[in-house]
Amino acid sequence: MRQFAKPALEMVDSMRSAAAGDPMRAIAFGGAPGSNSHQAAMQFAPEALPLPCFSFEDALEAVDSGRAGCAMIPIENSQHGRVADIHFLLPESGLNIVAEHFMRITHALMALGEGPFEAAYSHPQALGQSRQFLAEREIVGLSHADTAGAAAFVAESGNPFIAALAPPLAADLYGLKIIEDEVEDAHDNTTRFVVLAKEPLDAATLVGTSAMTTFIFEVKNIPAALYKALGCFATNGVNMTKLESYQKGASFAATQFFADIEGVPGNPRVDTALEELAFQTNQVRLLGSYPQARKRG
Ligand SMILES: O=C(O)C(=O)Cc1ccccc1
Repeated sequence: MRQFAKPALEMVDSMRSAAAGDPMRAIAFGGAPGSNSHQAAMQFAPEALPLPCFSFEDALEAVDSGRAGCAMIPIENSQHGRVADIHFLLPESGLNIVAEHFMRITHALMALGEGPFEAAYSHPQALGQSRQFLAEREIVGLSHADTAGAAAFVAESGNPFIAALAPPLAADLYGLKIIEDEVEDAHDNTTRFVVLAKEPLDAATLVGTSAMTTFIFEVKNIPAALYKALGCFATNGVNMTKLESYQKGASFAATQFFADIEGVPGNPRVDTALEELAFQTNQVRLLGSYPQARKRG
């Protein structure tokens, strides 16, 4: 099994055994203690029991298998865009989005030595969000499963010439020195997370409130397929706040889209738009309706 570096293991084990004692109170996240997802989970649900998992996939599996009541998963970043693979993992998990959470993200360069450093380890999102910083210092970015796990790995290595990019808290947790703080390239760097659970929220309870619905759809392989799909929302006055495309399989002809709209089923305009979308596309699948954590537009 993929495992965290030794300096993280004691904390991971004690969090895992606390979560095992009350799984429905547990919130799973991908990363070692101190990772951004851990901090987002604690901001969102301060009373919950954090359950560290090696990857996002493992965190989703923890919910599916009943080891956690929900999972906190990063989905997109203001600067670096989509979080890799999440848009496949979410639909495949069969879980439902029940909340969203926005968190300002800051990265620190941390190490055992003082530098210069030949490489910095981190999650690809953190490396992408600090691209200019690394380039200016000629530090090679090397990808790791998560930010805090990278800090634990650097601590375990004993190598003073490598560093990690991780939340400042990770330096305390794993005994590293902060070499430089706030190294992200944009100082409004923000990540949107979603919370996933086995049971969906009842959309009817969200009608008339500021709420979002997330869904995927697959367009027909015909001219103007996307135009017609989007027309369903345009003609019904439904605001789409996100749209991303994905290829499904190797034919490069079956395109899937991942979308967010303002509004929920039960709202007549949303119902009509989704009915029309089902007619215009090969497949529509709702991933959840949930309260809006931040006003759009
Ligand atoms: O590795 C982490 O800390 C994560 O939680 C993933 C991540 C990385 C960078 C920004 C937001 C989330």
